[in-house]
Amino acid sequence: MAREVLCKPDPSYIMDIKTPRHNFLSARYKQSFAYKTMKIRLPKILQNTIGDITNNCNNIIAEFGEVIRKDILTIVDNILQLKCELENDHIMESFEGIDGDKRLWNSFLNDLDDDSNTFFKTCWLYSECYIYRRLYYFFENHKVLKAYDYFSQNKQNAFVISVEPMLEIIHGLESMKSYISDDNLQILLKLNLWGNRCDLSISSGKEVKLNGNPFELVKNLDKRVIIDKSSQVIEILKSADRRNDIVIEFICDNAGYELFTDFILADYLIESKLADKVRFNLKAIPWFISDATINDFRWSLQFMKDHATPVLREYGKKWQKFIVENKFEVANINNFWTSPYEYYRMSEIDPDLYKRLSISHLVIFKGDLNYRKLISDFSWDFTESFETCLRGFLPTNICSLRTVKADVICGLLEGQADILEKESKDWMITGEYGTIQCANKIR
Ligand SMILES: O=P(O)(O)OC[C@H]1O[C@](O)(CO)[C@@H](O)[C@@H]1O
Repeated sequence: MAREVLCKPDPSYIMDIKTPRHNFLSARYKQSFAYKTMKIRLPKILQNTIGDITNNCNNIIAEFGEVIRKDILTIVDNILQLKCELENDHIMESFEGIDGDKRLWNSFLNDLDDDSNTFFKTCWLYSECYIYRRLYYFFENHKVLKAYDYFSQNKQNAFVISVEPMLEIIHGLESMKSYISDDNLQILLKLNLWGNRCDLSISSGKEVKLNGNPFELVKNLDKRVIIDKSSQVIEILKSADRRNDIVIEFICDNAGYELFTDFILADYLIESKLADKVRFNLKAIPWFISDATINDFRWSLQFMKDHATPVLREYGKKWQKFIVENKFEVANINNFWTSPYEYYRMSEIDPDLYKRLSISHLVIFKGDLNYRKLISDFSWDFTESFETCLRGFLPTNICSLRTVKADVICGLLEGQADILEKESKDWMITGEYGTIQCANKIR
């Protein structure tokens, strides 16, 4: 039986102000996007997840058997309970057990002091990540449902509805390959950047469809790339030491159209011999609704390979062959990507991962959440340099391609934020502006 949810009014530590400069983003600031996320967006996402599971209940039972009906009800009840904890700003409970990443999470949670251990008091990054980790907690110990991805329907749908722009991209790519040029590379970097617009957590799971020709879109949106270091990224790509294998790591974000644009950029890097191998880093668990897991990666290639359109089939086959030939590689699953830690702490928390990244030539961080983890959920001065905000995180050359969906940014020019503010009051949260930033590792 689902529990009744009773919401209390906001507690006294919630202040009706914007996030002050040089502070962590947090839902304790009522005029912040963090507050809106914790107060409205996340409860809605949890409610929608319950809806999806309930609607899909008969299919789940058909797949796993009648015996799990009561387990599904328990899970729904648990999600409602989590929603209630969030709405009443409880302490973020630790996880029972030490298997998998629970020890890592528990040690993180235990380190939070009394002033930062609830959903609203803590740094937004931590509480938002925690919600998705807790959600998976309800499934992970179940013998069959642990393999059930409650967001997969949304993700697969996102891929299916994007076939048309995908075909336009393949068509464009074909003509590009006959001449490899910086201009083409720049277009594909931007195509990849705008792919990040299609994320389902910003829309609370509602379908996000790309309209129009993707290459036209890149042209039309060029003035919306408010930080454009693409030339620097191209220089980095061309500067690789060709005596060794050139490995480029993608820290992927969303499945669907965005993942397809990752494949496209990766394909171009391989074909133009700017990389010998592209390694894809995916999420270990269902994450921020549309983030790609290994299953999504495999499903996408298979979907393409089985598609009725010959050119899509051909590319599906080609990229599966790239995997066999070691040109594309799926990185071993790593829980660090679904931990709450900012990346400046990677060398301490997961030194092996840090070491692995450091021997690649370039790491491309996709999307908004990766950006938040790169520079922390912190209200930097807008003009602070990207390098400073990385707080020492620089295992190798790094690049971030991100549409701006959270009120955290650095690297703008003096006065630029004021102009943007005049252009659109919500410029930091709509995903309508993009940034391409990078940092060079001087070896
Ligand atoms: O898929 P992306 O680009 O990481 O975006 C997800 C992010 O967008 C938001 O929906 C807004 O910041 C966050 O909740 C989340 O960090």
